[in-house]
Amino acid sequence: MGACVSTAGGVSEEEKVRHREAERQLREAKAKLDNQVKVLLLGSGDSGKSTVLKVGVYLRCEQCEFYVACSAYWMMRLAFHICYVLYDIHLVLYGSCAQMRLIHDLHFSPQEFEFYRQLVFSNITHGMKQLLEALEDMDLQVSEEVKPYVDLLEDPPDIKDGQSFPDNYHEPLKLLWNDEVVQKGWSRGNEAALPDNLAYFYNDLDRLFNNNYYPTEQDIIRCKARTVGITETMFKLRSHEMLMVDVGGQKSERRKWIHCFQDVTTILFLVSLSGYDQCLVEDKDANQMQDAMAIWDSICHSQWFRTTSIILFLNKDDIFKEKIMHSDIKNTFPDYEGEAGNAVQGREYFRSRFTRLSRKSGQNREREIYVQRLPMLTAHKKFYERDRYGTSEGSYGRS
Ligand SMILES: Nc1nc2c(ncn2[C@@H]2O[C@H](COP(=O)(O)OP(=O)(O)OP(=O)(O)O)[C@@H](O)[C@H]2O)c(=O)[nH]1
Ligand SMILES: [Mg+2]
Repeated sequence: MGACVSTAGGVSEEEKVRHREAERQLREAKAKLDNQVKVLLLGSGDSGKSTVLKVGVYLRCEQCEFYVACSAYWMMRLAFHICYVLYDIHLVLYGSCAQMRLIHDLHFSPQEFEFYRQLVFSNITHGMKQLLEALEDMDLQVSEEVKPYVDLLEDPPDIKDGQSFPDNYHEPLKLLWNDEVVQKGWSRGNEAALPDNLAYFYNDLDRLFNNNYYPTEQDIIRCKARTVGITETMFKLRSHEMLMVDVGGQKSERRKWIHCFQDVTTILFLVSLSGYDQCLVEDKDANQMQDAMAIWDSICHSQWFRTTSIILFLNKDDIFKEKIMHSDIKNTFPDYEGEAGNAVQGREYFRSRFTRLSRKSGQNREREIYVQRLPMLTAHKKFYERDRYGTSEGSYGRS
């Protein structure tokens, strides 16, 4: 049993595997000694990874509906504690990036504000273009009165530094948005993965077209720029360095992920709760939630992350709560047995689907599942304290 068969040329496969494992353990031990922390943000496209990095998250306690805002820096510290104090634990967090009430100033530079101002214009014009294209797939046609404006969106201009939004776009965009057929298409946005931020920006179009428009922090949070490649952000915690790594989540980006799998302390895995009835931007035939589950499954059981702690963050809770009032989870997840329109039962259903995947049978070791008592985050002392989470199927335990 377990005899190593050396090949004529030297080292056997089994020895190589053992050697790689020993190397990995050494690396991990070294990283722990050095107190280096590397947090990797993973998840499907549009799940909110870059938004976490930009502003942090707004977390909700399941028990008391208490909300707490948590900056990216605090997410990082939380990840740090989970790795070193609660090593190897999955933690499920609920909340929203966009609901984040900013308790701290975000400290964006004037250049960053200018960058986001230009991005807002790009988001509203390209978002409308996407919406109009989606109408064609839905066999809908814009009303005759607004048809002449459609061409404006063929090739919308980029805004230059200091330049106001072009006036000739203001009324046409407003009329297009308010068009009955466009609104009908928007209400079926889940079929085309339309950007979540469109209603937010279009409901406030006059403010954006004001010549003195300066993006608010909420505008910045709502902006969308798809991540291409890998971005690294370094935080300093006293003398320690903490690295947060953000990747692009769309399918074409995923082959790059492996380049940042080494020496990961904690994975922060983002799932868009509102994606349960939505397709992917890059694949109209795929369901966002199913896609997230498939990635989650492979990450949880990947050899790279056998000893990595993982936080599951069920994001976009604000959109989820609104959406389930008119879109039953059962339509896309037929085994859902909760009430239609019940957000607590809906969240619990998805939480249990993800936790079940993470402890698939046949694994050497099961991971424990905990739900964070969020108010402890604010109470600083022992903020890593946690609840043992039990379900009707029984509690999870280490094996
Ligand atoms: N309403 C709402 N919008 C959110 C929330 N989190 C993120 N968003 C929005 O969702 C959009 C996508 O967010 P990103 O952070 O760019 O998503 P991502 O996961 O980085 O996407 P990729 O870079 O393509 O992988 C942005 O417009 C965000 O403002 C949330 O909790 N609620
Ligand atoms: Mg991103």
